[in-house]
Amino acid sequence: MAVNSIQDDVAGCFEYYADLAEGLDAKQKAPVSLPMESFKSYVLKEPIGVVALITPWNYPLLMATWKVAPALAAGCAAILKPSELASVTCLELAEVCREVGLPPGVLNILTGLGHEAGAPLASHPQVDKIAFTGSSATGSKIMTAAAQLVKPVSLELGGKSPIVVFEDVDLDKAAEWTIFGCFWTNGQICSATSRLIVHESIAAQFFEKLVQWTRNIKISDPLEEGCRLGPVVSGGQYEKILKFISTAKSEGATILCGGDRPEHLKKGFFLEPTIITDVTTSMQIWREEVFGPVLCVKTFSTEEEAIELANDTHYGLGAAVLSNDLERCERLTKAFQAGIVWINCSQPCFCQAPWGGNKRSGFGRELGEWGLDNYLSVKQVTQYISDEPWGWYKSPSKL
Ligand SMILES: NC(=O)c1ccc[n+]([C@@H]2O[C@H](COP(=O)([O-])OP(=O)(O)OC[C@H]3O[C@@H](n4cnc5c(N)ncnc54)[C@H](O)[C@@H]3O)[C@@H](O)[C@H]2O)c1
Ligand SMILES: NCCCC=O
Repeated sequence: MAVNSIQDDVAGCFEYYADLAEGLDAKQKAPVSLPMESFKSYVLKEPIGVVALITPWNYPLLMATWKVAPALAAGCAAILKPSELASVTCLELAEVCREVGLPPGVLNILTGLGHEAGAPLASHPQVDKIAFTGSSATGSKIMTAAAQLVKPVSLELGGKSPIVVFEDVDLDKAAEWTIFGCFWTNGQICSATSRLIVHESIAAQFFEKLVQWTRNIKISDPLEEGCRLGPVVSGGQYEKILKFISTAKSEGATILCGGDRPEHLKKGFFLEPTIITDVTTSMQIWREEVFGPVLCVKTFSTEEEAIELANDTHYGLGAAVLSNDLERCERLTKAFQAGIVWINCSQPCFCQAPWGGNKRSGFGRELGEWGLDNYLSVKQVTQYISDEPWGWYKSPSKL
């Protein structure tokens, strides 16, 4: 499927950073212009040292690659701590690195539970930097641990991203992007656009389209041809998502479609993609990250109201706007409090473009040149180039 090549391009990401690493030497000694002729100055970018890379269970290989490729390209030694729920692909990655001749000790994989393996790694005095991807709650703990040794951190955390749909869209195209933005890989994406904010004048028709598109999603064993939605990752996650849905119902929301186990799948952690309406901004379903196939919906009447609803979250990872009015899209792009904005789409991402969030979605950027900077420290070098003595202690001083 074409989508895999824009999303899961592990090899492409390694190639991209290998190319950037080649250019790194040329970029060394980047001159700094100074206001005094007797000095010249330049900047050296150097590997930050030993880096701890702590990653989540979703997209386990891709999330590891987003850190391992730039860290190695920058010249760091890395310790990768994958999620205890999804370690095997990362062990395979290490095997591939060994096969292609990476020297022993440059990439190390540390498997184990968060509190047993991740926490000691984060607070280890010989770790010079922590690059973390995971939940905001764990991110906060990592930051606390790093603060004890004044260690730099970059944090890629959760989200509750909005998708704003205006009245001038093609309803089918918009419906497809809306359900893809939330249900793709079961909503187990940090940037899932899981809050739909739709113009009230098209809401009724748009809901019909969404339900039609959603009912056409093939839910099955992922190895089955045509599967577009598989099981969620674990029993714990399955129960957590069902609890979100039941809480939404008890708080007065309406389940427009889904909300349960698909009838044809009696076993496994399968859930119907779910759309929830009659949502208020104080409800849990509006405020908290589900990390499952659950879309919640609100309507708006003015652009200002749409922006206010979009930014009504502690998170700030992604945001999407669907409209044929590109000036309006630009206004929303500027107004969104988010690190990633999609216009007339949701979710595509490329390893050349920066990735990361604001607010409680974290800080720092992965991917692109920004991803390399995560693993480099900047050294200023200033040289005295005049033949004259410095002359500070001579009177009158030249300064
Ligand atoms: N912003 C992004 O790019 C991005 C990408 C993918 C996932 N995520 C987020 O990740 C979350 C889902 O992943 P998860 O459930 O694996 O997250 P999590 O926070 O539970 O775990 C992430 C990693 O941290 C480790 N860990 C747990 N406690 C720790 C501690 N005290 N010290 C050190 N390490 C510890 C875990 O073992 C795991 O390896 C969601 O919130 C999702 O939005 C964000
Ligand atoms: N497209 C990959 C997004 C990873 C976040 O969960």
